[in-house]
Amino acid sequence: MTIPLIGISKPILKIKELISHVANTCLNVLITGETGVGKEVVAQNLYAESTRSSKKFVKINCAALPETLLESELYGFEKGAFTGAHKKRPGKFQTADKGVLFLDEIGDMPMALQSKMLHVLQSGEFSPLGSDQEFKTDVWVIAATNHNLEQCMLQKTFREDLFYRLNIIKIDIPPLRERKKDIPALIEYYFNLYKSEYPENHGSKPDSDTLIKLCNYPWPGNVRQLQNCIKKQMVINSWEKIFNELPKNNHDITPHTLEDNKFNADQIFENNEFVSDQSDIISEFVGLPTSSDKLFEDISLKKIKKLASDKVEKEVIAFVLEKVGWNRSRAAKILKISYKTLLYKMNEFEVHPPVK
Ligand SMILES: Nc1ncnc2c1ncn2[C@@H]1O[C@H](COP(=O)(O)OP(=O)(O)OP(=O)(O)O)[C@@H](O)[C@H]1O
Repeated sequence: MTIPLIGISKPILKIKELISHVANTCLNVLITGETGVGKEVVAQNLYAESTRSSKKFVKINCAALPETLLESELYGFEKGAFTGAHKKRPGKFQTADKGVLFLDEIGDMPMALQSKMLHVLQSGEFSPLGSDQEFKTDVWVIAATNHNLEQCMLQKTFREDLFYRLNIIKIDIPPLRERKKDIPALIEYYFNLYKSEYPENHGSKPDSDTLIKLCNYPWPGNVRQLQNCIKKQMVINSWEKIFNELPKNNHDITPHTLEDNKFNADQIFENNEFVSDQSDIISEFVGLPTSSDKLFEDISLKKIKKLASDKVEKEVIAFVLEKVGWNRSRAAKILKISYKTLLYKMNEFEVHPPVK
């Protein structure tokens, strides 16, 4: 089953659009992004939308196998090609014929295999190990990596010619912390998915405060990490525990990146849909409910007027008091209220002079 590409952030919407344009061209695609961002999901979606979807999607992880094994997996081998080759076996290029070959972790492919790969991509021909025969193959190659291949080329660990062959269409998936808008949608999707898969588990969805916390967490393991948290929540049903157990120090995340993307409760998460562009005022005074029923329960104009005017009063009183060196009589005069009222309000709003 192909997992749909969940998300409503601009980068994900752009990627969805790109998928629909590229799917039937079968131009080589290079998908980049940190681990767990969804590179394989994008590859699967490209395949599912293409005319090749009735053929095979064959995946090979170029980082997981030693060089000789990777070579035999890719191209296959003849009987007796090496010790232990008791009978011939087709390789991934043959199995994926007319379909898709997904080369995961291409940045980890050994140099010696990169030249052979380039030859196959240019000619569409390959020979299994131990064979003189050339086979023709017609595969759509989609490659993925979490390495910076430009950097690898400078360090001479990745061939430039192969890079340009693979990088005809480039899809870069930003880390989850740079597209926080996708987090509530992903939570909703995986929550429903796991609920139908494990009906005996009863974890609850995050409330508004937890949702904001989850949105502001940097997710170094990206969607995979978020997904694991949701699975765990389905079993232990304690967002607090889950949140406390999340690793808090991630050296890759600069304060700058976090600040730029801080989720300030400006989206309402509801049945996998958002009402976005909500102002900070609404977020502050109405809150971030998890369902539309709750939203309407919580709105009382009278209550909101009181909350808003209290907030403004508190700020103005504190500002004036600070300006007059906490001289209450002067502040009361400036604010045109009695001394007694000022004391009452200072007490109510907990406005106190700084402790010396
Ligand atoms: N946009 C998305 N919508 C739905 N599921 C997603 C999305 N992105 C990632 N996932 C899920 O997160 C998990 C990790 O995704 P995937 O394996 O595609 O990441 P990756 O970038 O290929 O990771 P790696 O580099 O470690 O191989 C998968 O279970 C996948 O289903």
